[in-house]
Amino acid sequence: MHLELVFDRVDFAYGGTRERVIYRGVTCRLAAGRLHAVMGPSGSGKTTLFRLITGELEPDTGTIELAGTGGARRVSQVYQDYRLVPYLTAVENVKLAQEFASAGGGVGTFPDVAALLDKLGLTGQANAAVGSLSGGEQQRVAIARALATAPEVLLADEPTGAVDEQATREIARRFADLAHDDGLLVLVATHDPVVAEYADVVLRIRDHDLVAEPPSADAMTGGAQR
Ligand SMILES: Nc1ncnc2c1ncn2[C@@H]1O[C@H](COP(=O)(O)OP(=O)(O)OP(=O)(O)O)[C@@H](O)[C@H]1O
Repeated sequence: MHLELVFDRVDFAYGGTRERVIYRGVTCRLAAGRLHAVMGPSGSGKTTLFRLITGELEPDTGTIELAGTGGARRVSQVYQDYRLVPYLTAVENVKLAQEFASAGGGVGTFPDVAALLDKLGLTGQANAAVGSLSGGEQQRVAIARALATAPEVLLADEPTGAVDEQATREIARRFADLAHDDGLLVLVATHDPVVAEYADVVLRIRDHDLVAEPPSADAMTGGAQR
C-alpha cells in the first residue's frame, strides 16, 4: 500500500472556548511521491496544519492518519530560519540529528551522511562551519539534516523565505526530486509562486478547508472523493 496522509472530517480551533476556528471539516488524501505547496494568507493556518500532522496538536474532531506505514509516523521538518548550529560543520549538524534520534530510540538504520550531503549538492561544503555558508547552502544542509532520520513525510515551513530567487529554485527543485525520486510525501508551506511552480499539487487554505489544485489531485490515488 502506498503511503498516504488521510484527513477525515478534521476540525481544529485554538482557544479554551474554541473561538479561533482554523479548520472545519477537512477531508482529503495526500499521496507520497508528490510535492504539495500549501498556500494561504498569513494567519490562515499553514503552521497549524504542520503541527497537526506532527501530532503536536490534536484535531478537535476527526482524524489525521498516515496510512500505509509500518509503525510510528516518521516526519521531519525544515524551517525558514534553518535552525542549524552555526559553529558546527555541515557533517556535524547532520550527524547531530542522528545522535538525537538514536538517543530517543529512533529508527535503527540511518542514511550515510556524506551521501546525503552529496545528494543535496554540498560535498564541497561538508566540512565548513555552516555559519559561513550562504543562506541557500544552509537551507540545503537543513534539508540533509531532515533526511538524516529517514523520514516518510517532509514538512517545510517557508523554507525559501530568506533566500533569493536562484536559491529558491534550487531548493524547490530538491524538494520535487525528493518526492519524485525518493517517494517522500513533501509539503511546503509558502507564499512564493516560484515554489508553487515546482509543486504537483497546490493546497489552498480557503474557508477553513484545504482545497487541492488541480481539483482531482487529492483523489488521484483512488481514495475518497470530497
Ligand atoms: N497557540 C495559539 N493560540 C491561539 N491562536 C493561535 C495559536 N497559534 C496560532 N494562532 C493563530 O491561529 C492562526 C493561524 O496561525 P498559523 O501560524 O497556523 O498561520 P500561518 O498560515 O502559518 O501564518 P503565516 O503565513 O503568517 O506564518 C493565526 O491567526 C494565529 O494568530
